[in-house]
Amino acid sequence: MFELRLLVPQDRVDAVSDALEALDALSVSVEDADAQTDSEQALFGEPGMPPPRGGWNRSRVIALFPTEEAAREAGALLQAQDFFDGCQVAGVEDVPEQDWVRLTQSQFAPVEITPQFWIVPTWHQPPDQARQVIRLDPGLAFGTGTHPTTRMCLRWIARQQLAGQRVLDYGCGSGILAIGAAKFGATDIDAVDIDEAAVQSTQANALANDVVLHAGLPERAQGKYQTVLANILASPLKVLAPLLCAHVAPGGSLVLAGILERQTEELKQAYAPYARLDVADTEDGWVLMTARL
Ligand SMILES: C[S@@+](CC[C@H](N)C(=O)[O-])C[C@H]1O[C@@H](n2cnc3c(N)ncnc32)[C@H](O)[C@@H]1O
Repeated sequence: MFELRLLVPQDRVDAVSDALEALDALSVSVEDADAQTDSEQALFGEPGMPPPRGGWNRSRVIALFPTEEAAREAGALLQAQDFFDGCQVAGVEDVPEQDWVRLTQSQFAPVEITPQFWIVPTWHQPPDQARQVIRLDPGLAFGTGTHPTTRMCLRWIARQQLAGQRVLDYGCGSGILAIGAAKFGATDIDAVDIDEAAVQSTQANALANDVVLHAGLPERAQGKYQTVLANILASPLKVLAPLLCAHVAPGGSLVLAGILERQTEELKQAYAPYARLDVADTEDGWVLMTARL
């Protein structure tokens, strides 16, 4: 396989991608050409605010072709088109043959949350000491158990008595926290996300784990819950403060993650009108903050 790599300004990405597909590219992918540099710009805004940008300033468009000749020919044909003005062919590269399935699988080993509680991909056997297991394969939605924010939430869940509780997982991603809550006894669980792919992923993962929960878009969250979990990021968590706190039943718990250590004070202040947040756990520069309402 050979990759044709192009640099394309924002307003040409659709035209160039369509042309590559018409030229029989096996796949076309688009990345931020300025990622990890000072010019990187966010595409998504805060909830309720307009998005800051419709696309990246410069995209790296990568098209896969079965032969080097086909990749070079596609590059030459594109350069002759009017819409290619301002675009650039960055090169053609050989893509070595790989067993992608095996490679991906080798990167995801079982993750220990506590000595008895593990996240285990379906291609692994659970370790002997595991008493609670979430079976989860990496997919489109965030939450495989490898990120410190997810792990801290799961460790918190493993320390609770959730039997019979109504639980809300706000920003559910793969559904890993909602499934964890079910494994530790919660019986009425809503898992919501703004991303439809996350909702679908949560439903599929719940089924695979034999867990009953209700997944949906954020409007599905209704009423009060004994436990509200939200592993998002500091900025959306600040905007969501009144909404999340309003969902916590009197005496219930609010559990927030996605917060860097240096953001602890600003989160405390944002939640001060509704709840008193404390740091309950830390890992790799991230903190878990909890409050009892
Ligand atoms: C860091 S992931 C967490 C996934 C999972 N709960 C975990 O702990 O691993 C954050 C998730 O929150 C979702 N999200 C971001 N902003 C949101 C909002 N305002 N309302 C609901 N979900 C949101 C994202 O789509 C993403 O799936």
